[in-house]
Amino acid sequence: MSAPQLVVHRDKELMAEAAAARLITRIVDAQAARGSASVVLTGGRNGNGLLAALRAAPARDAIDWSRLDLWWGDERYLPEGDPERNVTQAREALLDSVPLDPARVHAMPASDGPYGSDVEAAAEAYAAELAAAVAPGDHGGVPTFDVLMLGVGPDTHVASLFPELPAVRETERTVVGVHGAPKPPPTRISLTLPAIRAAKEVWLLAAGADKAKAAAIALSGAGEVQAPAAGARGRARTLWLLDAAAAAELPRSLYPPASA
Ligand SMILES: O=C1O[C@H](COP(=O)(O)O)[C@@H](O)[C@H](O)[C@H]1O
Repeated sequence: MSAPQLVVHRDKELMAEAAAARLITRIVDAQAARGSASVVLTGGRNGNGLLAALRAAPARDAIDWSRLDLWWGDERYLPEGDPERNVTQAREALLDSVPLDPARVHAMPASDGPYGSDVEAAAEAYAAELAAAVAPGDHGGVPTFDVLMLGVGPDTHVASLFPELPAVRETERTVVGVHGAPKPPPTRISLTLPAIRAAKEVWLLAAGADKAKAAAIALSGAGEVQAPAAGARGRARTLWLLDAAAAAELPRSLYPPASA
């Protein structure tokens, strides 16, 4: 697993634009090397900000959208089309504006789908969909994700792995149902830390003053059960993309503020 690297941008708009440019490059490079690319999307303000910036970037046309697999790190277990679902927000921010292959858009199940209120069955189904995409050389029961993005919550949660809840302790399964999440809605589906750690690159997005404590805690040696963001690492790269407000409480050894 790779050690975290930090990139701090002036503000959240610039962070979203720079991250979108970085993502375009990663996708184009992967498509040139292997013919396709695989990206895991995150929900939340920073993830959606990145997708909106990608939609506005003229260089988005460098991506062959038909050869891109999209997966999700987590989903709020709500009916299809609910405005709070991560996939609904992603469609609005970007996905409805680009020529994706619908068969390669791997949304997590909805609560009005075939699994009804059985979120465990829904999580198992998503794990099976991931397993079916595994190719020789992939790791841990999931396909090789070129980039897996995670918004960092103010409480250090990533995906729907919240501090101290059972999902963050999972060591075997790649996808789990989450019950009793402290952030609504309480019922969710999430990739687990082992699935996250199978990605080549893990990018943690943190912009805004409300993320400053979370970033400082996760980057100061906290344990992953208490601070799930601390456990999110990529095999080749772990990249924290922050704005100055989210970086404001980092230890000076990691990021000395300009005024210090
Ligand atoms: O509920 C969720 O929250 C996190 C963080 O969201 P933010 O708005 O505080 O940036 C997000 O990463 C996750 O995907 C989502 O389901």
